[in-house]
Amino acid sequence: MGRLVICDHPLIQHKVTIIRDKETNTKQFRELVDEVAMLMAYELTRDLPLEEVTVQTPVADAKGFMIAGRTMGLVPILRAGLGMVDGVLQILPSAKVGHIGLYRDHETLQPVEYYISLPTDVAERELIVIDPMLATGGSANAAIEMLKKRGCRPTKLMCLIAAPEGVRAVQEKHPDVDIYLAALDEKLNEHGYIVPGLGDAGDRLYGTD
Ligand SMILES: O=P(O)(O)OC[C@H]1O[C@H](OP(=O)(O)OP(=O)(O)O)[C@H](O)[C@@H]1O
Ligand SMILES: O=c1cc[nH]c(=O)[nH]1
Ligand SMILES: [Mg+2]
Repeated sequence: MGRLVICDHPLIQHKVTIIRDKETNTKQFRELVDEVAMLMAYELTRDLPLEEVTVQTPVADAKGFMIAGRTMGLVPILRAGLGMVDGVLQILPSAKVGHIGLYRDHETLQPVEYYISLPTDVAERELIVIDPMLATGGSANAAIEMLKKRGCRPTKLMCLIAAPEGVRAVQEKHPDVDIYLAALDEKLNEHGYIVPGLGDAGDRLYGTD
C-alpha cells in the first residue's frame, strides 16, 4: 500500500487554517494555496536521488551532493490543481507540467474527462498528480488511470485536504502511489463535500460559484 504522509509543519497548519476560513478572500486564498504547495514540496522531494560531486571552494575541494538528473513532472487536475503548480515549481523549477481536465458531475459525483496534455518525455519522468481536494477519490483515481494508460509513472498524489474515503479509494486502486496531504479531515457530507474542508476549491481560487 502507498504511504500516507501528512505534512503538518506548523507553518502549513497555520496557513491551511486561514485557507479554510470562509472569510478569506480570493486573493488571499490563491496566495496561501500557492505557499502551502511550496512548503509541501519540501516533503515531497525528500527522497529525490542525489549524486556525489566535487566543487572547488576558494580554499579547497569540497565533496557534496546534487540532485541526480531532472526527472520530475507535475500533473495538476484542472481547474483547482492549477492553484498549486507555481508553488511546487518554486522548489522544482525544472519540472515539466502536464494537464488533466476533469470535473466532478454534481449529481453522480463521477469524474468527467475533458482535457489531457502531457509533455513529450512524460513517460521518462516521475509524476506528481496535484489537486487540492481528495473527496471521493474519483477524480484522482481517474487522473492516475489516464496517466498509467499512457505508459506514465505517477508515483505521488499531492492534495491539501482529504476525506478518509478518498484516501482509501486511491490506496485500494493505486497502491503504488504515495499520498501527501496537509490535512486529513473527518468525512464527506451527503453532497460529497469534505467536512470541515474548505468548500469548493476551484470556486474559491477563481471567484466562481
Ligand atoms: O475526489 P472527488 O470526489 O473526485 O472530488 C475532488 C475533485 O472535485 C474538485 O474538482 P471540481 O469537480 O470541483 O472541478 P474544478 O476544479 O474545475 O472546480 C477537486 O478539485 C477535485 O478535482
Ligand atoms: O469538499 C470538496 C469536495 C470536492 N471538491 C471540492 O472542491 N471540495
Ligand atoms: Mg470545483
